[in-house]
Amino acid sequence: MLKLKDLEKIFYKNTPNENIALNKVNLNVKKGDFITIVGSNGAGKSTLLNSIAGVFPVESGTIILDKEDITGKSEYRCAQKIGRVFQNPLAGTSPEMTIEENLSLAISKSNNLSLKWGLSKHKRKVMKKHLAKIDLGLEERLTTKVKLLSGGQRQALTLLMATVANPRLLLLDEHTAALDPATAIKIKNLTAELVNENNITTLMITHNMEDAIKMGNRLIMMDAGQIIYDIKAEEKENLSIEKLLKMFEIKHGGKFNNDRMLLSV
Ligand SMILES: Nc1ncnc2c1ncn2[C@@H]1O[C@H](COP(=O)(O)OP(=O)(O)OP(=O)(O)O)[C@@H](O)[C@H]1O
Repeated sequence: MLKLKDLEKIFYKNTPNENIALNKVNLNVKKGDFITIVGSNGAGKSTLLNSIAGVFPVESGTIILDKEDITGKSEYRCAQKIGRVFQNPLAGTSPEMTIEENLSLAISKSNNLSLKWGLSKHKRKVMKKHLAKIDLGLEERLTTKVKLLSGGQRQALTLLMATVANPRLLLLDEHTAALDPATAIKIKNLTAELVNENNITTLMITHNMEDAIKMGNRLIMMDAGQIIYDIKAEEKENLSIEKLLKMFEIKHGGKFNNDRMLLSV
């Protein structure tokens, strides 16, 4: 359902600071795949997700989503098909808008409806049902401004907004990294629930090796702008952090250099 062919992203091209962030990346993602992405610092993980989401144009290669060539499409156009959650809990919601306005916007985005739809009685009921799923009592606070929520509550709402829109693809970029440990666990569980329930094809960058192994059905490891391992199903189930680090050393010829990942082991 998602096909990346020879994807290349170069920052500062033709300057002394030229930096090949994606070096002819190829990836075939099947519908319903939940892929965790790990890699050393500067390996190109965020660049990969940003390229797919249309944040910036790529130098060459193609991005096909559900048979549609989305290479070079704007971030705005891509956002109609792709849900995203970032590390910063403040990034995915509008602080001055209420919970119901934020959620309503997300739902209308997927259905091409106007914002008004969300304000009818029936629609409020639908939104309450969605909010009840995240189990934070937000269904009773529909008219609360989002800026009054905690980081964890906001991230849960962002995740719900990204999945309720029925995206063809969900991109998660270290979306629990800025939360306290207990809240991070809640959001991870919620992620697994929402993704499984809706069978959403998902790419998730994480700095937590244990999560990368436990979550999803496939794991890719990146290094120097390339995918150096693509580990599926059974092989993934038998992985350990030690094994994964060893595998990295074999391909890379040196120790894994992602401090945050190693600290969170
Ligand atoms: N917007 C940008 N402008 C210029 N250079 C960039 C930009 N985004 C990323 N880079 C560079 O591209 C390379 C890959 O960065 P990227 O953020 O994709 O790595 P990453 O694997 O996500 O790393 P980390 O785990 O440290 O977040 C790095 O050398 C980075 O400095």
